[in-house]
Amino acid sequence: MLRAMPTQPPDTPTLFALSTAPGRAGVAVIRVSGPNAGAALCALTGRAAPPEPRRATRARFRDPATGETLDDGLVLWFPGPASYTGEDMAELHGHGGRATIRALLDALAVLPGLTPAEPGAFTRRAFDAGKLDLTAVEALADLIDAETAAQRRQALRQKDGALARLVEGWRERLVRALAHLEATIDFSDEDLPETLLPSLLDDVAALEADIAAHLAEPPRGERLRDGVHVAVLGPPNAGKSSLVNALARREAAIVSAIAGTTRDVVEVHLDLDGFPVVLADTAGLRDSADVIEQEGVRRAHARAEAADLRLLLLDGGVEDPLDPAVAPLVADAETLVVLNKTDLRGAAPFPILPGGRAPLPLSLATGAGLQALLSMLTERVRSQSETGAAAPPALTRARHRHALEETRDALARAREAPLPELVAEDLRLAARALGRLTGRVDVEDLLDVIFGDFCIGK
Ligand SMILES: Nc1nc2c(c(=O)[nH]1)N(C=O)[C@@H](CNc1ccc(C(=O)N[C@@H](CCC(=O)O)C(=O)O)cc1)CN2
Ligand SMILES: Nc1nc2c(ncn2[C@@H]2O[C@H](COP(=O)(O)OP(=O)(O)OP(=O)(O)O)[C@@H](O)[C@H]2O)c(=O)[nH]1
Ligand SMILES: [Mg+2]
Repeated sequence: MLRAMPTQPPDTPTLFALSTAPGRAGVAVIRVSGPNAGAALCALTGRAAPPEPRRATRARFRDPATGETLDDGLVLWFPGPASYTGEDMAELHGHGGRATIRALLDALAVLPGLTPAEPGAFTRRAFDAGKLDLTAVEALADLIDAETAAQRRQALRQKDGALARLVEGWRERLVRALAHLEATIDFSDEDLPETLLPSLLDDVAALEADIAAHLAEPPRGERLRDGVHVAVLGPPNAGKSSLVNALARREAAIVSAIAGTTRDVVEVHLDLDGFPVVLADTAGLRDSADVIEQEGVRRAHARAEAADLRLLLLDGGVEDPLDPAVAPLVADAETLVVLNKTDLRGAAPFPILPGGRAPLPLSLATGAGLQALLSMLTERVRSQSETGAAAPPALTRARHRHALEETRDALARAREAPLPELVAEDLRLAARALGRLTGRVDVEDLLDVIFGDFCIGK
């Protein structure tokens, strides 16, 4: 449910900006939004009135001051409120050359009431007009930033309101409970059913459980938005940098036969079957007298700690690859353990991992095992970030998580509160926290609706 469009003050500036990427391109789109958008369209095209709404119309753009032809293009007219921003909007589609874009923007800048738009200003107006809620605004930003197919799907789903509908559904349950409770408080002389408060607290408990269950899901949406962080760890010289380069298909990190080559964390970004990954190459884990290497090892441990997935690369070129420095990683059943340099191993047996597991064999020298490792890594990354199309929409930002945690905590307090008035206060806090998620903070509208059919005093 969206808010009614507020009436704008008469001196609201009309915004304009290049909406396509700056620089050379086939076509450039300039958007104009606000009360003078129609007048600006007419001034630049020499038309007496804007063309038919939402139909591309051929136009010759002229400098209104000199009459000089600036470009030959198309115009589109979106009269408010049925436009992206809810205001009158015009689009000028010109040729995407720097000089053309500059000429059109300069011509717009001198028109009365027109102001260059700040980043996000059109979407801000769309939000203020109630066209988009905050989760849709965030999704739009994610859609523009999406680099992989799975990111694009998640952003589009959120833009289309999947998360907003989930949150609104919770909020309506909450406001309904609150409305009933307020009725018991305000009309306590009237004969409301005795059972109202307990049944209401049951509803609150059910809502709290639903929100807690959603919070308990792994943070797949955030991982898909930010990329699954994979740390490549292991003893020096195991071939960690060689592996990172092989996966990145470029020489991102220095490789050498000298143990202790990598000191800093080197990050590369991968797209594994549509799922974004941030792969970190790290310093080989060992005790070292070299202070720079010590710092590298400290950073490697910090990465290991922060990563969503740890890949331990063992050196198959040494007799006992299970170095004590990597024992904690080996002990963790979640670590993906890989034995590299199998080409050097000859008949030496593979190390056995705890639980009888075997490491994945790999030779970066011959390429043997690289495909199998890539498939396994892709599956691990997918299982960490994929939400099925049928699953409830994922939370995609820490902000969503914090708002839901605040809601859950307020609901838990409400259930323990000793007086109906205090229960109501906690429910109001919970509703406000949920409202902040979508940007709807006022509850009065819904209270009115619900009170309207409550049949009190009859
Ligand atoms: N040229 C162009 N391409 C574009 C956009 C744009 O603004 N201009 N978009 C910009 O993001 C996206 C399309 N999104 C849009 C969303 C809403 C409306 C719009 O006019 N909405 C009216 C309803 C119009 C109707 O369907 O009758 C409304 O919401 O009231 C237009 C574009 C992607 N491509
Ligand atoms: N024979 C053989 N040599 C390999 C293989 N993989 C990597 N190497 C070599 O092993 C040496 C070390 O490789 P790096 O990738 O630099 O190893 P690293 O684990 O990053 O080492 P540090 O950064 O020092 O911790 C290089 O000379 C590589 O060419 C392999 O599968 N077989
Ligand atoms: Mg290295």
